[in-house]
Parts: sequence; structure tokens; C-alpha cells
Amino acid sequence: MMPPEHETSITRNPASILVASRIQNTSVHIDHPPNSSSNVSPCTDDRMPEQRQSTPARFSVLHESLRPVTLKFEDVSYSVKLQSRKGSCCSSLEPKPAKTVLNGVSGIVRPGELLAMLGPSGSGKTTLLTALAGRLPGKVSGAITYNGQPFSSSVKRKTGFVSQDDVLYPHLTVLETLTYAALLRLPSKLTRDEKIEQAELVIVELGLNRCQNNVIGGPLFRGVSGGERKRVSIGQEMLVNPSLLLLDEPTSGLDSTTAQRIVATLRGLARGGRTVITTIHQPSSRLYRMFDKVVVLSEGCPIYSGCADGVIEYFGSIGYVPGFNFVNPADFLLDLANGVTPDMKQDEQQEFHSRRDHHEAQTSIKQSLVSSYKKNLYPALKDEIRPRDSNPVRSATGALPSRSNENQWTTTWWMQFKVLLGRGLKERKHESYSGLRIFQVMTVSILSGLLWWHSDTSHIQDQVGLLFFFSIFWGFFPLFNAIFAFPQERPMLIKERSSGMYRLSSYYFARTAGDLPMELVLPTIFTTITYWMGGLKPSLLTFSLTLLIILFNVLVSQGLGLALGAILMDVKQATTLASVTMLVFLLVGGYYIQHIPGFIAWLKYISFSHYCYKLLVGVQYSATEVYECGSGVTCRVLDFPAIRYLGVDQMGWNVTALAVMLVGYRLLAYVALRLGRPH
Ligand SMILES: Nc1ncnc2c1ncn2[C@@H]1O[C@H](COP(=O)(O)OP(=O)(O)OP(=O)(O)O)[C@@H](O)[C@H]1O
Repeated sequence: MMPPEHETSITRNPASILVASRIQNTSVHIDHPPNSSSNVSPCTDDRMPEQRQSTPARFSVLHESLRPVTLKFEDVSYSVKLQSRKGSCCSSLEPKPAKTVLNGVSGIVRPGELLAMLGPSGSGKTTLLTALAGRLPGKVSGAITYNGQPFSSSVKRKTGFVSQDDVLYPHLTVLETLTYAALLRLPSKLTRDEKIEQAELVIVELGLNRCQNNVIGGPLFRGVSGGERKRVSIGQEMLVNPSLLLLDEPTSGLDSTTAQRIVATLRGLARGGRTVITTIHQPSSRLYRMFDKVVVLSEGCPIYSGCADGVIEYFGSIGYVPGFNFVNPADFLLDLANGVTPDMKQDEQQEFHSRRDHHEAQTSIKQSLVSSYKKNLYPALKDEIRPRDSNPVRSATGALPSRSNENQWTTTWWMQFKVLLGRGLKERKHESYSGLRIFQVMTVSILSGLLWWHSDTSHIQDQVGLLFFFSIFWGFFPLFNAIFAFPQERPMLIKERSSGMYRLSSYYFARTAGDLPMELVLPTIFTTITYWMGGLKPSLLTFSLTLLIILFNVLVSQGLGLALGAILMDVKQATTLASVTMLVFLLVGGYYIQHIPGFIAWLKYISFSHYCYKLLVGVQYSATEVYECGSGVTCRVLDFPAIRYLGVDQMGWNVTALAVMLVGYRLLAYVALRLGRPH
């Protein structure tokens, strides 16, 4: 169990105090309405934020919010359109049925408070939490305000959101994960060392010292434990000292001691002036006692919203008194949210589930609880959320202007690029420099070298075949590698972009630049081996030009792969489309078929392999070069049918076409990512 002195022991950490005072000096005070922190919370007896702020700066940044947020939500409702039945011939014409996920949920959470959302599985807790974090797609009706203002990018930067699934890079260690988060999220006024120091403080705070050098791990290899992963996710959000912290099931799957420790940390964070909201499945009574407020949902409808220690009194007042064996208020609340009353439990528990009418009975209990909430709790809550003399609260999707005049990004573009590049290189080094990939390329290059061993112009058909093989192999390979880039990183990109961690452009350039070294090294090794083994023109200039053309082709093909991945965001669909595309490029490239009918011959103009092949043939053979085309007869290489049909003049156009594709595909990938972003 977490000792009660836990919070104070951390705040006395000298390093914390040092960094805290530095950060306090550099932080920006924003949109803190005069009345927001003066609200006295009826559920907490701690000092209020303005009192805490007048205290000398001796708290760690982890325990002192500088920009308190009062979150109010009123009548929040949300519906989703369900998918129509597949296979039905008229499915697209049928109106899609809608499901109400949230129905008129209200509440208020002030700085210093920890609110827990309780309810059975599927009752709408995650949906409500996501709506409060401003991350729910679609229209949310009702009003959600942060210090009286609607959600804005300024609020986004003050909000920490920990999702149920921990989205973390598997190959980074705990320390690296938190350090990169600190470098990206803490303001550039702090030095690099101070940011790293801050990450170390969070590690101490969350008790992660023992595993700080362990990798996070993933589905294919073991890393830190589930509880440690969860704490790393929480740590990433704690780093930015969020004023509003929302967590989805932070204790699920954890033992009771670890769960207790996490909730104690959350309570400590709340007591530092933050507004903390968490969903929780089945809290023990020990955990329940740490909550200041609870919202209880039953099938999307609220049955309680208010102080955690007032639940027994409230439900008692409407006729639901917990039984004599009652120990945990959370069990009592969950039973009620499921339509199971304590008296029913005692008397009829045994046969309850076998009764035919149990479903109707449950539904009627739930309806009565929702009506009681509307009659007894909602009016007072409404007055608390919206004092009668205040301006009407606008709709969550309403039009109060965003007050986001502050600098949108905490770090510069260049800083973001550098950190993301370093992080990407570290995370993907196993993949990029994998022995398997090197083995694959080396094997194919040596095998090709042996197959084309010292070919010469007397076997012109074979030599041209080798050049075509270059263009196709180095079209396929980078294309299929690049397809995975964005779909694989999508959850991370959504998570980090939703918290406004970095610009899309810095991520995009870092991601593509990070892959370049290996993408260029492998074709260089391949070309060097195969070119000289295959007996192509023994000229350093021709070899260098051949290599440059192949690298150019690699970049174009990689761009197409990135674009397909970014547009479809689905590896299966993207690989299918890529294989069809490359098959078309293979056929129209000019090697297999030399007399393509005119109505379909245009396809070759969209094939980068075609331009690459033409350039390779063009630099390999000069106009005066001849080959033996019969016994004792020589012909000009450029008159060889396959080459003549290909046409190796106007090399500049081929280079231009590749350059346009190089820029075009990458631009397309960027635009697709931007349009597909979560907000
Ligand atoms: N986009 C969606 N499409 C269809 N159904 C949805 C969608 N979003 C939410 N739902 C449904 O809304 C209900 C509430 O979902 P939500 O995830 O908020 O519940 P929850 O209380 O967090 O559940 P759990 O505790 O099991 O995580 C569920 O029945 C879910 O299936």
C-alpha cells in the first residue's frame, strides 16, 4: 500500500525542487479566468490552487499545476451510426441505424479533484472520457468547457490523455521513451539536460528506477510488465505537467497493490492543482476512498454525478440502501448501474438470473435510477455548472473563438526533427539493419552476378535483361518496405499529434530521412557486386551513372510506397495495390512486350521502372557501340530491336519524369497524412 507520506517525500526531493523552480520561472501563464480557481470544491478539503501558488516554489513541477482547469460538461450526448448489414443488396440505400452511446451526462471537476467514471462494460465511460479530452470524432451534443471556454489547441497542450492501450515504441527503453517525450514536449526554454533531468524525476516518481533500462517490449518479444508499461504511459503525460489529466482504465489488469499505487499517484497529481479524470472498472474500497467525485453510467445514462462520499446517502434517500454485508461502495454502484438492487441480491440472487422477467426488472430499475438522477441531482448540478447569472454555455461544437494565440509548439521545427530522427533511428535500427535484409540483398546480388557472369555485348539480349532486372528489383524492394512506414506508426502518430507534440512536417521529414541511409546503402552494395560480376561496361563513369540512376529509382519507388501507405493506411490493401502496380510496370516497362497496342501503350509513361530502364540502357551503350548480330556481321547496339523500340534519346525527359514523380509521390504522401490526421 502506498504510504501516506508518499507525496511529501517526493516533493522534498532536492532535484525536483531545483527543476521545478527553473520550470516555474520559464512557464507561460495562460487563460486562467479570474473565477476558475476561486471555486471552492465541495468534495476536497485541500487548499485551493491560488493558495498553493502563493507558497514559495518548493514543489516539484510534478506536483504543482500552474494553469488550473475547471472542466464542466453538461448534457453531453453522443450517437454513432452502426454499420449496415453487409451482403444486403440495398445496404447502401438503407438508413444506418444509430446507437446512443451517451445520453445527457453532466458533471463538474475542479482543479485538485480526482473524478472516477464508473459503470459496467459498454456503459460509455471511454466514450465520455474521449469526448472530454476533445478527441471524439463526430458531433458531440451538449456543452464541454475548460475554464469556460470550448476545446482549443491551447487546452490540447494542457491536457494529458492516457489511453487504455499503451501506445509505446517496443524497442526503446523506459528511460529513452520518457527522455524523448521530455525533449519533444517540454518548452525549448529548458536545456536538454534539464529536460533529461525531468524525465529522470518522473521515473523516480513512478517507481520505475529498477526497469528504466529495460525495453518496453511488444507482441513478439518480452519487455517491461503491464503495470510498468502503464506507468510509462502515465509518465509521458506527467512530463508536461498537464493541467487536465484523463486516463482510461489505468489500473486494468494490475494487481491491487500496483493499482493502489497508481491511483495514489493520480490523487497526488490532483492535489497539486490538476484536474484528474479516470475511468475505472472495478475499484476496491481502498481505491474508491481516494476518489473525490464519481460519475456512474448505466447504458450511457448517468445515475449519479457528484461527491464520491455522498453516494450511499443519495441512493439511501431514493430507497436503495446497501445490504448488511456491504463493504465496497463501488460494488454497490456497479450493481445499481446493472439494475441489480441490494435487496434483490439478498433475497433473489440465487434464482435471479434464471428468472424470465429479470431483464425487464433490471431495465425498470435502471430507468427509475436515471429518472431519480434527473429529478434529484441534475437541477443542482446544472446550477453548479451554469450559475444563473452567468453567460449561457455554448455547445461543445459551438462557436466561441479559440483563444490560442500562444505559440502553438513548445519546441522549434528543427528540434522536433532532430529528436524524431534520433528516436526513429533508435527504434528501427533492428529493422533497418536487420541481418535478414542484408542477407536477402547480398544473396540476390551474388546470385544475379553469377547468372550474368561476365556477360558481354555479344549477348546483348542478356545484358539488356540485367539492366531491366535492376530497374524492377529496385522498384519492388523499396516500394514494399516503404508501404509499412505510416500504417505501422499510425497509432503513435495519432496519439502524439493529438497531444500537439510536433508538427506533421517535422515528423514526415524525420521519418523519411531516417530510412534513407539503409535504403541507399543496400542498392549501392547490390549494384557494385552485380555490375562488376555481370560484365557491364568496365568504366567508372558508367558505373557511377548506373548507380545514381538506381538510387534515383529507389527514391521514387520509396515515395510511391509511402504515398500508398499514407492514403490507404492499411498494409493489406496497400500491398495488394502495390503488387498490381508493379506488375503493370513490369509488363509495360519495354522489355517483355515491344509492340504494345497504342490504346494502352500510355501506361509506360506512368511507370518509373520504364524511365529507369531507358536511362540505364542509355548510359550503358554509346551511339558507336556495335555487337555481333550474325556470323562475322556487326550491328549498332542502338539498332538492336529491343533498344530501338525503347528509344534511348531525350534522356533529359526521363530524368525530368523521375524528378516529377519523386516530388509528386512524396507530396501526395504528406497531403494524405495531413488529411487523415485525427483533428
Ligand atoms: N464507433 C462506434 N461504433 C459502434 N459502437 C460504438 C462506437 N463507439 C462506442 N460504441 C459502443 O458504445 C458503447 C460504449 O462504449 P465504451 O467503449 O465507451 O464503453 P466502456 O464503458 O468504456 O466499456 P469498457 O469498460 O468495456 O471499456 C459500447 O456498447 C460500444 O460498443
